[in-house]
Amino acid sequence: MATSKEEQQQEQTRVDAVIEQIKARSKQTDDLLDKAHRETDVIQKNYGDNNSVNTFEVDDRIETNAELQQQKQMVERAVESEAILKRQVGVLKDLRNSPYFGRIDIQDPDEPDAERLYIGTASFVDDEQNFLVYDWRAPISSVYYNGTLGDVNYQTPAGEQTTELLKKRQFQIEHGEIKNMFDTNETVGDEILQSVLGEQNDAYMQNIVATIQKEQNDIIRDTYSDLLVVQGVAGSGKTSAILQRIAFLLYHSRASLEADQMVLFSPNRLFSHYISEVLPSLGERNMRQVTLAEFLSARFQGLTVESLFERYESDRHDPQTTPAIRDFQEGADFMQQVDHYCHDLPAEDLRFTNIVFNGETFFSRDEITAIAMALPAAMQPADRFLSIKNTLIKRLKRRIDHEAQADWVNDIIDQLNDEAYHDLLGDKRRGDFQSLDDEVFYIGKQIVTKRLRQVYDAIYNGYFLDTYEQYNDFLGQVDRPDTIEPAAWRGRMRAFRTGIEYHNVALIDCAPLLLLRDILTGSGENRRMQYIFVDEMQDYSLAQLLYIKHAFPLAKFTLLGDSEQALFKGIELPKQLLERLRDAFNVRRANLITLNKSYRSTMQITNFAKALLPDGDQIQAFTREGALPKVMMRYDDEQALQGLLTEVNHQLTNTKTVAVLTKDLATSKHVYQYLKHHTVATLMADSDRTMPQGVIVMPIYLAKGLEFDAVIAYDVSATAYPDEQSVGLLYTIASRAMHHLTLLSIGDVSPLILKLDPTLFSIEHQVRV
Ligand SMILES: Nc1ncnc2c1ncn2[C@@H]1O[C@H](COP(=O)(O)OP(=O)(O)OP(=O)(O)O)[C@@H](O)[C@H]1O
Repeated sequence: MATSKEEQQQEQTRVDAVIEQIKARSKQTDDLLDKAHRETDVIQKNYGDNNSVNTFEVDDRIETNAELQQQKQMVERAVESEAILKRQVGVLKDLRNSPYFGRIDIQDPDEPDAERLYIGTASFVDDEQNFLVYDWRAPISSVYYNGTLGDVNYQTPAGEQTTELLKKRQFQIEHGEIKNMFDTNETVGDEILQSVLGEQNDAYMQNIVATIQKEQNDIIRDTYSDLLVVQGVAGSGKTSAILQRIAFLLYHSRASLEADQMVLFSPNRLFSHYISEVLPSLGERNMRQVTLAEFLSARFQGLTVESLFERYESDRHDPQTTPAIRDFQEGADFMQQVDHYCHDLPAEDLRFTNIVFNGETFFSRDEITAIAMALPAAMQPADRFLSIKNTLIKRLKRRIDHEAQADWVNDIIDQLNDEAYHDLLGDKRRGDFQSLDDEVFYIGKQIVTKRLRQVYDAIYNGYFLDTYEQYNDFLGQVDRPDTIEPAAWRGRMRAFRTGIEYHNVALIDCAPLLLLRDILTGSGENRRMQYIFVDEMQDYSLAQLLYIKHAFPLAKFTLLGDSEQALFKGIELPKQLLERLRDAFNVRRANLITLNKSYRSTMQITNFAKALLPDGDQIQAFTREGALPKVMMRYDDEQALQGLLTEVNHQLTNTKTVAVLTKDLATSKHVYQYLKHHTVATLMADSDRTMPQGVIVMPIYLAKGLEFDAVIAYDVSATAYPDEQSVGLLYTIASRAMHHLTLLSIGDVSPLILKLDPTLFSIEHQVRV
């Protein structure tokens, strides 16, 4: 509902007054920051000077160490306080531009007067401790997002509260001026949302704090569930909601939660960059981000891990596994079998390997097996492994003691100069020893220990267990479903072994192999992480999700995805998925939230995209008008490329970025080869972290989670998208477009488009001569 001029004037007067106070606070904070910066400089300089003191004299060195530790902590504290002030300066700068976006008038049951509260990206309290602006994450602010006028409830740390919501007002304030202002009964009225969405562009994702919708708010403020699953259609704000959720959780658990105790699994590196500004714009630090490929590679040092994209590309020409094998190996049962195998494995079946030093066996496999077999059979695998390690380290120490008196060691000691001798003494002083013999023995041990470091590391890192051999043994005895032919399984096992010989591991083996290694060696768990978020979860196998759960045993999980955008496998209903996950994750508090409204694209684009889906009816388009998607028909490759260039140039007159999306890398390369001779274009690669403006070409899997002003789908012919199998691909491409969508077909258009209601798109035919 529009508001009167007079009301607008009154609100503007308040905006001006608040901004004045913010400006005064900004000035004070700037001064504090300057001061803090000077202090950090001094401390850092001091630290630098001390750090380079001559540490030759042993006694000096010990003292210097303690002093340096203290100074290092001082530097860290100074840097941290400066960082906090810097963040405050940033927050105040944003508030100066737009101090708030909402107002609620509430009447508490036991208060005589109604209260008027303003809500913004951060709190602002005046010198008399009056809240001029409430943080959007404060308990009372949830009324703004959730409630319609009348009695409303909201959660506080002290329990549920009730109040009466009398008025809800939205503002769009820019550069201190109220641009728009509405009273509304809805969550956030369409007027403001339309204006925000119409202006969006694709360089960086924006925060949505001013226009969060009710269902999105449920995701953001859920502090109850151990497993929160969000099934949301393309463009429904899943990613936006996770980022807001992270900001909310950081606020909610400020005392016990740090940004680096949350990990977001993102679909690709471009995406990581694209969303990198959202949390800083809310005054928060970014969480950790990792792609699945990065996560797995870090755990398989020395092996090349197949990426999802590589598998997708190779599957198109030469599938490495049958669907039955894939279903089996990627499921929960397979992971459970790994678990049982590890827990039931008798010591004599552990696949140990010799620890070799200088080409000779230092500890033999038989010796290690004998150690394992002497342990109680009922021991947990991780305890058993630790015991073996400890025994080996004890034996290593004994050998060091023995070796310390060998002639070769004495020869080295005789030739040591003073400096080297002092270095070997380390923290000890000469007077610490009872006799010179003791001192020489000590030095000898130091020399041998250094020499045998490799052996120690091998024991410490558990290299004496050949986990690949062990996994191969597991594969050999696993209980397989009848759908898998014995010959196919033998082929699979052979492929695993050959891969390892060449230092490669297939994606399908990663999760079970890591689980096996972790259980048998008691490693791999990170108990510090409190929250894990997985975006585009439809691209993860259940086995992978279970491994992630195993790796972060104390974390709460938020999994977000869209089963319709499954590029790499079939579609599954959200309810079924939740049940499967709940069982597999073994959690009590699981929650499913479904988002059906799509905000990214114009109504015309969303209507086109949803019609591609067999069950797209549930998707609601947001009413933002634009042109109909255009299908361009061309009849040979050359004409198609020329048509593409014309369209690219046409789109560039409207927008800054045009994305040419293809189904695979080969087509992207082909298109790029042509375009680069006629315009400035960039071919995006898996390793890219940033995206230039202009024309960008990429296969759809690299565009996951991203959005573009204009999208041109290159070659939507019947050859490229022949049947229902390709629906996910085509839908994902179409739903990347915010404002303009063009689909170019070489020859007959895909039956998936042909069957659509012709009013959903326009058609441009090539004139045939
Ligand atoms: N409440 C909102 N207010 C303003 N903009 C919104 C809102 N919700 C979503 N959007 C916008 O809609 C677009 C799509 O959001 P987002 O990328 O979070 O969706 P998604 O569900 O993760 O999409 P996909 O699955 O297709 O990758 C973004 O531009 C986002 O800023």
